[in-house]
Formats: sequence, C-alpha cells, structure tokens
Amino acid sequence: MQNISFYEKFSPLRIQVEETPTQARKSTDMNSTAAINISHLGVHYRTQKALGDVNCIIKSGKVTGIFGPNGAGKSTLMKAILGLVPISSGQVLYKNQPLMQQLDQVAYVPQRSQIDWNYPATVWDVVMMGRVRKTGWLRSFSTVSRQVVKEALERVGMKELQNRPIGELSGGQQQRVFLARALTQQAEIFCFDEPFLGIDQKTQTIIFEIFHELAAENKTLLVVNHDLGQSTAHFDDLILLNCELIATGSRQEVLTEENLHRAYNGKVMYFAA
Ligand SMILES: Nc1ncnc2c1ncn2[C@@H]1O[C@H](COP(=O)(O)OP(=O)(O)OP(=O)(O)O)[C@@H](O)[C@H]1O
Repeated sequence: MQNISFYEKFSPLRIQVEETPTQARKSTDMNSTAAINISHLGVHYRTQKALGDVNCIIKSGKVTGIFGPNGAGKSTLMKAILGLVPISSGQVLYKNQPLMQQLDQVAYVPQRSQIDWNYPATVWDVVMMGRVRKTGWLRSFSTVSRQVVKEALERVGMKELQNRPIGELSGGQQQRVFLARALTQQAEIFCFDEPFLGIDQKTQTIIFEIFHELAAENKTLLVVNHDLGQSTAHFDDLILLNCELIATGSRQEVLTEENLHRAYNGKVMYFAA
C-alpha cells in the first residue's frame, strides 16, 4: 500500500492511493521495451507554445498516463504523437521508424466531448467501424469481423445492448463501446484521451482491467488522465506535463513533491503519509 495525500489550495482533498491487486498486474519489466521514442517534440498553436521540447519514451507492456493541470498540453501531446496536430519540432518514432508511417498499428479513442453522439448508429455498428481498416468500407464484413466484434462487446460487457442507438447510452456505456471498437482494431498501440471523465465506477474498473490485460499482451497503452486521485495507482508509468515535460518514468519516480509542485505551480501539495 502506498499512501499519498494531496491538499489542493481551493478544495482540500485527502486521497489514499491503493496499489492495484498483484493479479491485475501481469505486465512486468521483463517484457517492457521502449516502443515509442519522442524527441524534442514541440507544438505551437499559431504563435502560442502548447508544448516545448518533450523527450520521453513510452514502453510496451505498460499502462502509461499523461498527467498535468488543465491546459498543460496533455491532449496536445497525444494528438501530436498521432499526427493530428502539426508539430513545430522533433520526431516520434515507433520501433525506430516514424510512427506517422505506421498509424495502422494505432487505435485511438478521442475525448467523449469530441464525438457526435447523435450519429444514427447502433452499438454494433459503431464497434464494427473498428474493422474498416482491416476490411475496407466497400467489402461486406466477414464472419471473422463479426466474431471479433461479438467478442469485443462481450469483453466490455455490452453485448446485451448491441442493438441500442449509441446516443441512448450512458456516458460509461458509450466509453465501453468505444473501447470495444478500439479492441476490434487489433492494434499494437492504444491511445485514450480522458476515458474516465464522467463515467461510473463499474466502467472504470472494467476499463482498467482491460488496459492491464492488453499490457500483459505487451501492447503499448497511452492514456490522458487529469484526475490525480485514486486512479493514479492503476498506471505503471507517468508523463507529467505543464507545457513542457516535468517528469517521466515509473509512477513512484514521477509522483514526488517537487515534481507535483512544479507541474501544478504550487496549487497541489504532496504529503507522504
Ligand atoms: N486547436 C487549438 N488551437 C489553439 N489553441 C489550442 C488548441 N488546442 C489546444 N489549445 C491550447 O493549447 C494548450 C494545451 O491544450 P490541451 O487541450 O492540450 O491541454 P490539456 O492538458 O489536455 O487540457 P485539459 O486538461 O483542460 O483538457 C491550451 O492552452 C489550449 O488552450
């Protein structure tokens, strides 16, 4: 058990961070290797610097969280890695080749707020869309694809709701559907932007279980998360940002008083309990 408590200047908060059960952590350092190498990455929006000179590695076989305060550049870092925003400097390599040339290896789930939930599609349709890259739009979906979709829906506990319009689901259910869609892509790299925002505890538990199963399969998981609370314990490695890289490494290495003070401009204080 690791006890960490945080005191926020405007909203006093004491948090006990518990280690996840050992059985949920099948990933080991033995099979973890640097999958993604980020060097000197910078992003500007017009003249405003959003990120400057970020250098870090993201390992396979680990669940890596991108943390930092509002506006720290967390989503920007993920989008820059995926080529969704132009970078002003640096490069992103996956297995020593530009990741941009290997985007077929990536499954990306954007923030829920960026998705049009009025789109007239059922849960099944949305998850099947994950297969398009493998099968193409014009080809009818194969028996294999249908089986992959069925298994993904079962894995996230959404099989019973497969015929429901996506817009009629709760936030947590929608997030699970998008996780299922990502699973059907059978990718090597999984990127999630704020998957835990406004979802129920059951969904959070399911998502973290699947994250750790994927890590145990030596997949690479990158997750933007703004909640510096109990869920932090589910991450193996962290990237802590505040418009620049504050710290990166294992959760224990990154969550120090000095790093948190620098990242949150003194608005979060850290006490080892
Ligand atoms: N498309 C854009 N055009 C201009 N500025 C942007 C754009 N997207 C983000 N920014 C700015 O870049 C900075 C980083 O934004 P980003 O969304 O990456 O931060 P974040 O850490 O993900 O924040 P949050 O936790 O609030 O989602 C912010 O100052 C933001 O206003």
